[in-house]
Amino acid sequence: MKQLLPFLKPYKGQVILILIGTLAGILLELYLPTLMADVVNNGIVNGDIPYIIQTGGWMIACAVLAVLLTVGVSFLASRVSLAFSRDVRRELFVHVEHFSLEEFDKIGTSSLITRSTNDVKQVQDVLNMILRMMTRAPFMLIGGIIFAVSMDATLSIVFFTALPVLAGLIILIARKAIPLFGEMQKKTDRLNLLLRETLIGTRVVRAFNRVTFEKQRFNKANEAFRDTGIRVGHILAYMFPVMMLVMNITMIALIWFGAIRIDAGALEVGTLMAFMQYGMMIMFSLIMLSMAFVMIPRAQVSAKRILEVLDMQASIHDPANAKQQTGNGQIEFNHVTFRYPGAERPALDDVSFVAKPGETTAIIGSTGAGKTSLLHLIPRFYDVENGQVLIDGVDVRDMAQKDVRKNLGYVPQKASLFSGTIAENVRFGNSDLSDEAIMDALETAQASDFVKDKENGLQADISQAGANLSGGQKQRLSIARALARKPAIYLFDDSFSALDYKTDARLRKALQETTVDATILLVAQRVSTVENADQIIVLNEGKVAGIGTHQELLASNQIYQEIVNSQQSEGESA
Ligand SMILES: Nc1ncnc2c1ncn2[C@@H]1O[C@H](COP(=O)(O)OP(=O)(O)OP(=O)(O)O)[C@@H](O)[C@H]1O
Repeated sequence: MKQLLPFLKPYKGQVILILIGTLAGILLELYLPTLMADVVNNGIVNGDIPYIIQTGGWMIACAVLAVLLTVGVSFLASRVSLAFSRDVRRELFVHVEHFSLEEFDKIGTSSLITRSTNDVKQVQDVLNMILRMMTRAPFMLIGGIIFAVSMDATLSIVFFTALPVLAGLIILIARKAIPLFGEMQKKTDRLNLLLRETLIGTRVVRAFNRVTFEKQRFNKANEAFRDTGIRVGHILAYMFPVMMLVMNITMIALIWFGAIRIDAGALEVGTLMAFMQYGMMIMFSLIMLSMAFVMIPRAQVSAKRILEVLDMQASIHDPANAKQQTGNGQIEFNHVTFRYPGAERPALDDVSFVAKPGETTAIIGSTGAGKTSLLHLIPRFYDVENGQVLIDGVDVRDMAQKDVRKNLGYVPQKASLFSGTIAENVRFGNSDLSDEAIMDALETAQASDFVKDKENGLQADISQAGANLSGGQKQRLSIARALARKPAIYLFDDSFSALDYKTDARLRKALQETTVDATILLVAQRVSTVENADQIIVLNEGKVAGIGTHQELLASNQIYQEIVNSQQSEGESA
């Protein structure tokens, strides 16, 4: 947790105020039993009413001030802990935004969500508790001991006997509970993962009648979470009564030995009453500290998970002296080999080709051939293992990622839309883009008709992830978003797969007319989508199996022939 302390730096002033407020409040609280002893010993015993009223008045004033200070401290503590958690969440978000896909793969999206929400909340709660209560406990413990010992050193032996017993209990409980906290957070991750998968895939789950199966899978994870929660709860449930037992036994011992000392004339009644109050304070401060022993390790588990993310350095960096690309967007793969972390076989093996501006380069191959992986190397979602990816002769690793990406119009395999209006989705942060430019892009993407049909046209709402659109509509909006940027390079990752043949053909024709000078890289499964490309790259198990035009490959490339034949027979049988 210590490493998260820099996040408290902006609130140093408020933390100091909290400490001062706590200390002042504790001093007032510690003074109360002494005043009470005076009221009993000097006022009640002597029947001195004015003394009782005067000292009682002081007691009321001290108590009111102590309450006001406690309220102020609680208010400030909540403010500081909420501001702290907001800052940590913001830092996590910004940090994760710089991750390459490799880091996303490593931690997992669900775990990243849990870490940014649930884990941050755990740390926030403990910080709030530390600021409100834990700062009180040491002051109260030390102050209580000083006041008690100064009142009656002999009777204080009772506390010092109880302290090791309490300390032993705290250590025992902490040792049992701490391992369970890590388990709880892992199980929260699992719950989030299942929820996410099932909710996103709800249509598939229903269509395959997997509702019962998914229910059972979720119940299992839910119950595992509950069981660990109950185990933690059991341990904590024992803690408080056991502590209270030790505390009450100590109180009985105090009354017992105190009475003996009063009988012997060594102690006054008021002093014993005050002593017992100090005893309560000492015990309560120990209980508070024991809660810290339990809560802090729990937050430590969460802090560790947060720091794991914050300490994880993105494997892809901008170079110190970034170069600028100056040409028209020619892409060259020069003996590129790429492997996913931990994979035995490279996803791309010695791939070389040149994609020229003004030309369409299509990539075709069976599933898993490496087509998407190839496209992902251009925006530097991943970096090559060997070889080079060059844009206008400049290695993408020598350019700032922002500069590489500003030249690209990327359309992913699975259209990714955001909640907002159609215009916002096409504009996507580019506020200079006029409505006319958006309509032009939609026109080329063959999306203008369905947008015009919408009641609010460009201002029609898109629900989360585009749930209120068809697959083809989502794809076309995703294409329009790329077109609206008017980039030098287009990367289409199987982006026409959800379109019918007619729309696919119309779209490619419109693209040809509007993207005349651009470099187009187009991944596709359908031969009809690629056959008019200037060059077609046939990928097979990560290797280039052939490059040429449709006619050339048809004449000489066996794998291409097989793909064409398989699609023809599919067409015939359909
Ligand atoms: N994030 C990843 N981590 C590890 N391996 C991956 C990852 N993504 C893809 N792969 C593997 O890399 C290989 C190439 O995958 P890729 O997605 O590039 O194929 P593809 O040709 O685009 O397939 P498809 O046509 O089905 O989309 C496959 O063997 C796949 O299992």
